[in-house]
Amino acid sequence: MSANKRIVLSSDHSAIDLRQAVAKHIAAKGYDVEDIGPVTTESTHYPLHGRAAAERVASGDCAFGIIICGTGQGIMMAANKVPGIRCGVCSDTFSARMIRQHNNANMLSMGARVIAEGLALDIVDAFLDAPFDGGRHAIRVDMIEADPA
Ligand SMILES: O=C(CO)[C@H](O)[C@H](O)COP(=O)(O)O
Repeated sequence: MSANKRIVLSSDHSAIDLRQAVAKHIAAKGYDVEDIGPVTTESTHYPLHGRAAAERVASGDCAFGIIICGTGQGIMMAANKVPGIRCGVCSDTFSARMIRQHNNANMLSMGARVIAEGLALDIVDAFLDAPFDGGRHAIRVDMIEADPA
């Protein structure tokens, strides 16, 4: 974990409860939580929330971002449009660990309509606790970052 322990959270309307559970969980682990909402279950548009969180990470103000929509897919797609963001959707702890160790992911996406809260919190732990392995993986991550598309 870097010295920056600030983590941005966002979601769409489908994931308010899970996002709040994640906020409580990571605050208890000692992270500085920046929860940028939304706060109500009124229908909203996940691209707005994925981009907003991604911009907080891309700016360097937040070390990591955790974003949640119904499937985790749409909000992940929106986040990955922001240069410098590497976000993966995870529904298992192995993948959550590997997107840190091999892909140096700086954002985690989850689906509130896909996984239950207990698993989601384990996935968050796996993501936040795993360091980037570097080495051959750094070459590949650099290739992703060098690709202008
Ligand atoms: O999973 C999502 C995007 O990938 C959204 O949460 C989902 O599409 C929202 O659907 P609805 O407006 O029917 O609640």
